[in-house]
Amino acid sequence: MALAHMEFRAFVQALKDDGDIVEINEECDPNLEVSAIIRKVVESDERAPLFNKLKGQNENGLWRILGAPNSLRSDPRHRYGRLARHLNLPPTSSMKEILDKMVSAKTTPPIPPKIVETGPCKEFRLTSDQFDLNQLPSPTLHQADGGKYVQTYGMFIVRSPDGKWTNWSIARAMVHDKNHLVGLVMPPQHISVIHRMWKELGQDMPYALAFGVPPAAIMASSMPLPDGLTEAEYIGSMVNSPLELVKCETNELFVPSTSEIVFEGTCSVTETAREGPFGEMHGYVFKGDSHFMPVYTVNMITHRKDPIMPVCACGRLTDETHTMIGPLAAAEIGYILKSNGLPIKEAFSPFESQVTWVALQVDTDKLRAMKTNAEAFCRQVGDLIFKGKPGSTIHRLLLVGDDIDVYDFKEVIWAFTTRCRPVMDEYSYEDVPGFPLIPYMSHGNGPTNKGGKLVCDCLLPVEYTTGKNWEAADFKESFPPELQQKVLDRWHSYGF
Ligand SMILES: Cc1cc2c3c(c1C)C(C)(C)C[C@@H](CCc1ccccc1)N3c1c(nc(O)[nH]c1=O)N2C[C@H](O)[C@H](O)[C@H](O)COP(=O)(O)O
Ligand SMILES: [K+]
Repeated sequence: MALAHMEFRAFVQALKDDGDIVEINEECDPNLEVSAIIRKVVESDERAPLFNKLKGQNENGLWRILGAPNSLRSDPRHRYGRLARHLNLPPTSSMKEILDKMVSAKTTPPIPPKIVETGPCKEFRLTSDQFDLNQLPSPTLHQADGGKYVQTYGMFIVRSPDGKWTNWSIARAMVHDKNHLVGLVMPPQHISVIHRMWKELGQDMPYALAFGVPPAAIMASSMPLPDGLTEAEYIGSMVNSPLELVKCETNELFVPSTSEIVFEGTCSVTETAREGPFGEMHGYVFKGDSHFMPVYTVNMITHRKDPIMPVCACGRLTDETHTMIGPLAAAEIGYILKSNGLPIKEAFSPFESQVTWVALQVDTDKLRAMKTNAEAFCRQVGDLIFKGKPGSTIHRLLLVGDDIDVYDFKEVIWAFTTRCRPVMDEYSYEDVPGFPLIPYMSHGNGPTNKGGKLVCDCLLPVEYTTGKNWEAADFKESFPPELQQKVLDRWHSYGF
């Protein structure tokens, strides 16, 4: 068996070995029942549900469902265990270790994938007359959704017409009819950039949609890596071994050979259909809120025996849209700021901000050496991030000092509420792209896809000049170290 980060089925086995899976063998209904169970799981950081028996499963087991593939574990010592298993890291890994791993391949040479003749994803082939996406267990995830969102944790594979750039990404898609999907294709996402290249050529865009891909691949698919970068070779470098890809049956694209399920086809550059509404990552479904989006034709399905379809039943905290989209964008944002010479040490997107914020820990010694001022520094950070793609889903950047652990929201919100004077210490950005999926944008008072962003300076003025001139009124900072140690040593004998 391959390693968990390199093959989805090995990943599921690793979760089983961790005691992190509940196998449900009684038949469940993909119409809401499956998603209700997943929702209850992710709202309580429960073990991931593996649905082995679903209404609509065909004679070769197409398909089972793994819910909550990358959500949180309730044991704080293994909080991010499922994310760690995606990257071959110990389940006790911190979010910092996980995100550092995701940016590690920025400084190592790419390792191109290896093309293999065939693989487990080719065990069964169904031509378009042999399947009906409405009969297969495509799940309805929220009762107000506009359709069955079969695609929430699969990987879209699309390639620029000149063949130079192959992009891997997660983008949602719902069943349109027996052989068609309709999916969200929105700027500035790379799938939208490449779709527009094909549109300019007047040719439909070939695509593959691979479900149950190597977990390391799905992590990179959810990360806003630079334009033109081919995820396959970035991931190869990150895991230090070539990914094995096999050619699609009906187009020139390549998919991970161990994928559980592969849809192949073309995405129309002319035909659109209503897409949505969908219970989205910020926790809302607005009834009847649908938009016209491109139609994907599914020409063929290939799959393994008894394949597993991973499903993200997204919405309120805490699911894959929170554990992945925000933190992975933060990792890219932190890397961009550091590589532009700014004194940033850590970057994280707090779940409690519904991953609309990124907190940036500033190295204030280096900041003071810059002899800069708050306005200049905040504008430097905001201009670099809010005018670029990686910051597109983020509406607040919080600058905090060395004493604040950005991975701990209690720390972040303490700095924000006590060191950032509302309005005066906030620098607004109205003339930059906004994230139209946030409710105050899509259903708010202003333009839906422009502005509404802030850089919040949570550094006190002294941190720019002479440095921290306070002590925190807490156990850690307001008592001599030897007294702290004495209290800790005697804690139980006191009677606690
Ligand atoms: C982990 C995850 C990620 C996404 C999405 C999902 C999950 C589970 C859902 C459950 C499918 C929900 C939805 C969230 C909506 C969203 C849109 C745009 C940006 C972020 C989120 N979704 C994306 C969606 N992006 C869309 O364009 N389109 C989508 O539908 N993402 C985020 C997306 O994968 C990341 O932004 C990647 O950086 C995209 O890769 P790229 O930078 O273009 O090479
Ligand atoms: K990506």
